[in-house]
Amino acid sequence: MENVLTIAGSDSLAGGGIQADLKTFEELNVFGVSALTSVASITPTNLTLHQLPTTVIVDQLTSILTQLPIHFAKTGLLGDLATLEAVCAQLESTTTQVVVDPVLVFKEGQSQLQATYITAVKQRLLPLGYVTTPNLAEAAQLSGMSITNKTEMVEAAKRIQATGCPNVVIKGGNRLAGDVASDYLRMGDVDYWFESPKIARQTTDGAGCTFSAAITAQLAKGQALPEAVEVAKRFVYMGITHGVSISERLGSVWQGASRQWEEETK
Ligand SMILES: Nc1ncnc2c1ncn2[C@@H]1O[C@H](COP(=O)(O)OP(=O)(O)O)[C@@H](O)[C@H]1O
Ligand SMILES: Cc1ncc(COP(=O)(O)O)c(N)n1
Repeated sequence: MENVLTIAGSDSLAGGGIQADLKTFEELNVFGVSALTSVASITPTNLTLHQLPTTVIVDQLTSILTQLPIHFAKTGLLGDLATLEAVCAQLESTTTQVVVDPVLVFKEGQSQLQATYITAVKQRLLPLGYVTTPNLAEAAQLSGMSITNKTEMVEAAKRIQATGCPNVVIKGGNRLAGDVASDYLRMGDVDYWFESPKIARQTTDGAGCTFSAAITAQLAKGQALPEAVEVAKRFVYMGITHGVSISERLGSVWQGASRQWEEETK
């Protein structure tokens, strides 16, 4: 079985973050290991981040990278510039293929990431990525343009590729207007679109984390990127459809939904 690493934060409500990643890895039959960067507490009005000291993050990465073969990793919430730089320094000394989920814009609340952090994502983290998976708002920040339609998604992906990450998936998700949740993969200079109906549920905490974790798991098992994105899209669709409601506004993706559905339809 492949070992797959997630470098991410903890989500107290467990829809997203390291919890989403590890649950997704388990469901998709890879062995998940983790380096925790920060602890996020989500309330109806706020999102608070408690950052772990950089030394603690580096210790976890050293423990993992010196003892296990890690061919694929994903990065999620890194939380601050010092963490981003320390994580990049560790990854730069490996041949690990990295799925970069930039985690700049949360639907769960505001984070306080500074412009210097976004610059570092572009200059240091994205060049290490095999693929990056920004949501629409993150893609706008990384490309420096507003994105309101599919033509702009294509242009933004090209600009993000120019940072050095060869493959880009922009998640239109709920943010792109219309009835369809459209995600766009630009792989080299080839375009792929992945579409599903929009689900009218609030159970989307963790949708992005789950999506990128599923891509990572599928890549680790040897699947090509377009097929991995297709599997991830289906996996997250089931997870939102059967997600766990918390309040009128908030709810978590349930990563066990695909398994349950497959068992029921056997
Ligand atoms: N309401 C929805 N209906 C169907 N799919 C959705 C919905 N919201 C998000 N998705 C899908 O979930 C995945 C994560 O997208 P998104 O929620 O935009 O990311 P993030 O969590 O990073 O903001 C994408 O595949 C997107 O299309
Ligand atoms: C620790 C942490 N990291 C990231 C997210 C974003 O989740 P998503 O964008 O998938 O809803 C989250 N809710 N918690």
